[in-house]
Amino acid sequence: MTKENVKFAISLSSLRIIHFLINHRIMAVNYKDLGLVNTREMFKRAINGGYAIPAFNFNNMEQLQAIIKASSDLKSPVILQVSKGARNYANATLLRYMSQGAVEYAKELGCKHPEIVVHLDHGDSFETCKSCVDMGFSSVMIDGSSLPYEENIALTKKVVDYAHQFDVTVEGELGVLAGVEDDVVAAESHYTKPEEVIDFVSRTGVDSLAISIGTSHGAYKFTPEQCTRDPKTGRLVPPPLAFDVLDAIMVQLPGFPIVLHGSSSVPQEYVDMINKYGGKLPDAVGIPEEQLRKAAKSAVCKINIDSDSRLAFTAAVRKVLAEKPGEFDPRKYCGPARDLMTELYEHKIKEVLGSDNKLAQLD
Ligand SMILES: O=C(CO)COP(=O)(O)O
Ligand SMILES: O=C[C@H](O)COP(=O)(O)O
Ligand SMILES: [Zn+2]
Ligand SMILES: [Zn+2]
Repeated sequence: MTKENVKFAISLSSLRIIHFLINHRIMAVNYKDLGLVNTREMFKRAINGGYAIPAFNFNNMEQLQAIIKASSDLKSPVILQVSKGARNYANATLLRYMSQGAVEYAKELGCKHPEIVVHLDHGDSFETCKSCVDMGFSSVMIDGSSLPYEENIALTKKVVDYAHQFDVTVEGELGVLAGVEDDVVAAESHYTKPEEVIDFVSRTGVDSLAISIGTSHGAYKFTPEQCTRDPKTGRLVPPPLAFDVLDAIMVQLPGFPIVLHGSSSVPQEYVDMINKYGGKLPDAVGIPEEQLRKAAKSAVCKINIDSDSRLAFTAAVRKVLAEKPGEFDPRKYCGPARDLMTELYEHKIKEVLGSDNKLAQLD
């Protein structure tokens, strides 16, 4: 065995040991020690106050900086959302330390009592959820929505039973969103059945419920055939969300926290910018913001936004690279991307979700 091989074997076994220690909770971290909070109190306040908490996905430093800057400056509680893809892209350990750093950064920005949740988005197995709980996440989603009903209940309950031991809150999902969801391609959405929600919530013990009422993931939420066209602008106008289904769910579960996934509005200005500077996003369409405003006033207390941030980032990067083809310092195009995302997050918080100035302690 060469010296290099020995070194490699040692580092591999120390990684295995660390994973063993985390898995057996010998080295596990609790979110409270990282300065994070779970969703319980903030959801209660959001429902009573008629606003929604932003759940922004992040995969990199610039997105995280922009989210923390916008939420701290506007004194908004915020949910930092990490998908399985984000964990694979950015490394789970790095993400954990970045999230911990986010609390310190918010304080540096002058927000004395930040309320930051680190949440697993679309957890697909008990093991992924457990790993996040053990690594200091304060909230996890277990997405069993593509499973048969009873299997969804069994898996969700297993995650709840584990997470609640550490006061980590859990989001479950009933109903299937249209479009590409995780690895599942649903040709059409299956709205949440209001007659199932009481049974699901009481048997699983979830803290919040993601529902399907016509939203979907990505920048193409509706086909042109599903939309009408605005005669003045020629732009696509999507069909309204199924607020009747939301109302029926709220009758079954009064005051229970409801979550909307797939809630990017796909701002036309970003799509136009991307297309102008060499991109190709024909007929991209999202959820109109007035529908999100309406939802935020109801029991919908968490609204998930990822694609809009991706669009803002891409639009800003394309603009810089198109206008300055000689630029090769990533700070010169990631910086403007960060600024545009900060603007986007501020707009969502203040003008759409209404979560500004809603920290429990505003001093
Ligand atoms: O639901 C989401 C993350 O879980 C994000 O939805 P968008 O693709 O509409 O941003
Ligand atoms: O719901 C999906 C989120 O937008 C996360 O997307 P991702 O799985 O590509 O990270
Ligand atoms: Zn789902
Ligand atoms: Zn989602």
